[in-house]
Amino acid sequence: MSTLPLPYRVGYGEDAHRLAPGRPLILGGVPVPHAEHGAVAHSDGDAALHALADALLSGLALGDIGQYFPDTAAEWAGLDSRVILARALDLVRERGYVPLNVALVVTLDRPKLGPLRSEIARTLAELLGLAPAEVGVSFKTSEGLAPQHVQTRVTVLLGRTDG
Ligand SMILES: Nc1ccn([C@@H]2O[C@H](COP(=O)(O)O)[C@@H](O)[C@H]2O)c(=O)n1
Ligand SMILES: C[C@@]1(CO)OP(=O)(O)OP(=O)(O)OC[C@H]1O
Repeated sequence: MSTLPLPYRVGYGEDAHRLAPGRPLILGGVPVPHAEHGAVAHSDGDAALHALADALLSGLALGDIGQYFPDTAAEWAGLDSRVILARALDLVRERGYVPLNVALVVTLDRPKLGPLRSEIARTLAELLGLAPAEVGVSFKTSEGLAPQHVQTRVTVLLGRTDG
């Protein structure tokens, strides 16, 4: 078994939230306008940022966001999920890695997110220090199987900064 650090590491994360009326719907740091429902969550419920932060952590076997931001802690109620992503990114950078590219899939029946694709990719790229071309953003419906549900799945490739 090699003792050298791997030049590349793959991370994967996913997150799901129930949707209910009267809640904001925020995905990838972008508020979705005119959504008739939003995420029920302890934080702001951004399933895209939660999955992305978990993907970063998993690539280096650093656990998951619930360990750093327990949903039982009153201090994290209503938390802006960009804070969660920034913490995960710091932990990855401290270990000598940076994200190189990201692929993200949001499953949501309504509303249509296509018009927000560029804004979400641009926002995620900014938060990660990447070019928008390194951030793939896909949308899927559940074909009516989970209309009150938002789910995001993310893969990330990490590379060593000294590699
Ligand atoms: N909330 C969503 C979900 C899907 N889209 C786009 O619709 C197309 C078809 O999706 P299927 O799940 O039926 O394959 C696809 O091009 C998605 O990008 C969307 O914009 N918003
Ligand atoms: C973000 C945290 C903490 O506020 O809570 P939620 O917003 O409920 O989100 P979830 O993706 O279920 O898990 C991580 C939690 O620890």
